[in-house]
Amino acid sequence: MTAIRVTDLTKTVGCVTAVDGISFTVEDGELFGLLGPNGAGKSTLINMLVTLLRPTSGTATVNGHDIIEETGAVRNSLGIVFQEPALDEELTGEENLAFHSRLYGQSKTVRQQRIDEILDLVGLSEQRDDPVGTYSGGMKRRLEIGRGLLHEPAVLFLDEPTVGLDARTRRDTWEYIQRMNEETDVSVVLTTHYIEEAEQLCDRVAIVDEGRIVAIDSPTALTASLGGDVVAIDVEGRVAALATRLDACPWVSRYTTTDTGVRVTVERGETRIADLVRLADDADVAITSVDSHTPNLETVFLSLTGATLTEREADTPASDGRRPRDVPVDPAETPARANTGDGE
Ligand SMILES: Nc1ncnc2c1ncn2[C@@H]1O[C@H](COP(=O)(O)OP(=O)(O)OP(=O)(O)O)[C@@H](O)[C@H]1O
Repeated sequence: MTAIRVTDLTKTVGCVTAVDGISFTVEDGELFGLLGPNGAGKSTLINMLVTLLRPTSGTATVNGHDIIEETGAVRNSLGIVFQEPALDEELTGEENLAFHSRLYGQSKTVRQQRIDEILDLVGLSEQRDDPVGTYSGGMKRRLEIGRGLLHEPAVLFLDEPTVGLDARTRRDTWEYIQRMNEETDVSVVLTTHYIEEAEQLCDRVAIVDEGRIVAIDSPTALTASLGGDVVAIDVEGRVAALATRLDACPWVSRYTTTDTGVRVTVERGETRIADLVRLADDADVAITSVDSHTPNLETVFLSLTGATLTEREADTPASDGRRPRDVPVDPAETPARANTGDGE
């Protein structure tokens, strides 16, 4: 079954089109990623899917329920972990979960059983009686992810699940997310601006830029679509002379010129370096450096948008100049958060 179906969803805020006619589906049990720079529209999209924001136009269903007509059923079908932590630091891990369980009206027996299962799943059984204030950043994130699963939702939304965590804790958290996805069959939709997170975790990735999906596929298929490795060659002037030679090469998938040289896409780049050096020699062009690398999702993003994720983040302030996270959402459009899994 299809866990999420999004059709032409659009959200305009003032004169900014934060989400611009987005369509995609997420299948049951899939780990689906929305990858894009800050300000791409990922949070706005998720906020519409969890019924916190009303779309300007378009439709979507979560677990078969319409996000506009059946908000209650949608909220009961999902769990959500927001970017900003929302745990009570004075309560213990178990008490935080128990509080959330009561919000969902779970019976005492179910509550105890689910809390035990969840603490085991996120590796916090031994720390269940410790105040959350004593937990590390990674433990808090895991507890939040567990809390989002407490009521056994069909879909779990994770908005930038590892932002603010150090590299090692980030990797640990990926393992827990993967394990949780495998062991519970829950469909997961996560937003991220970390390339490696999308590559390591997601079955499929939608690359989002300026409110639109520019590509959608498995990480492997997305990188394969570029047609091979990228060999970057810097030269002393005469870039055009080298480009002329590349034009005549049947084994070059494509190339682009830069101020200092060329970026050549070829299959199995390492094996073609000698050929490329020979080509430059023949054209009497002096090489200053050669670098071959296998493309990743950053390369895909670059080839689709003409900028890296980091460059995009540097030039996407809010309409009034503030970063997206600082922009308050109109409270009139923000219904109560009960039953969305954000708990307290
Ligand atoms: N309430 C609002 N008022 C004005 N502009 C908004 C509002 N909400 C979102 N935007 C704009 O819509 C665009 C998308 O923002 P959004 O927060 O969805 O991006 P994002 O990809 O989730 O980034 P982040 O991870 O930083 O939240 C941004 O350019 C932002 O300026």
